[in-house]
Amino acid sequence: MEGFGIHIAGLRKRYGEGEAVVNALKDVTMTVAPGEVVGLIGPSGSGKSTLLKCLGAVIEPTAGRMTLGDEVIFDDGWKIPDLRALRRDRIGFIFQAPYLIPFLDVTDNVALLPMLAGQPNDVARRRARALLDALDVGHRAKAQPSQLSGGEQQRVAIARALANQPPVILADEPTAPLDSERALGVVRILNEMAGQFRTAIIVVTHDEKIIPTFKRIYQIRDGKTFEEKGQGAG
Ligand SMILES: Nc1ncnc2c1ncn2[C@@H]1O[C@H](COP(=O)(O)OP(=O)(O)OP(=O)(O)O)[C@@H](O)[C@H]1O
Repeated sequence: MEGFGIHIAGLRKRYGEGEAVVNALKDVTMTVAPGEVVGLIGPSGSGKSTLLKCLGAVIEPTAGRMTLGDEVIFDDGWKIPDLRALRRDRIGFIFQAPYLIPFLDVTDNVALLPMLAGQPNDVARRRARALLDALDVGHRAKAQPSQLSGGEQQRVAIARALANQPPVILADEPTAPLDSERALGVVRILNEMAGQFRTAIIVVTHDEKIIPTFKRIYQIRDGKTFEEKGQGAG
């Protein structure tokens, strides 16, 4: 499966034991190409968060296989030793709320992870400014997060997710608090960024405003994935 951004095959996740057992993921198979944005939808309790947590190396799957790029990261057990480095360097997370650090300015919110990963501060800040420019919030680079609108804060959160140029971004309900125009703006940015940085992006969403924008959608029902063609052009 070389060349794919993300490939998941036969993934299973069981929580608990005995009578308390929950088979949250029963058979998940999914592929996202570099540069592609796919939607992941499904009813409450169907396993969406569990899948993102497995892929984000936050919890350990019970069985199956996950590949990032041409590297197998999980095959009935983790295949890479440093999961913290995997999360920090290779996976960007975007959440429903921006979760910016209130006492750092916008630039340092974006530059922090690369700095922690060892990038010189001036290089990390220069790159952060370039990303903020690309996301149309460069003019707010020196502001504190509390001085930004909700849509601006979410764009800063997207810049932060892209700062280490991860091959994978996992977005959990990134547009839920936004109005229609801003929600569609976030999706447009994710598509542009995916194309520009060859990032594979999975967007978990219930948001009816953005579901029609996806070209490909995975439905998850009762722990199993079903691929659907979306209505979207981009
Ligand atoms: N830590 C846990 N221990 C036991 N069961 C869990 C745990 N986390 C989730 N589950 C169960 O696993 C199943 C899938 O949950 P998950 O949170 O992945 O669903 P979801 O699709 O993200 O739901 P929602 O849309 O409501 O957030 C549910 O039945 C849930 O109760």
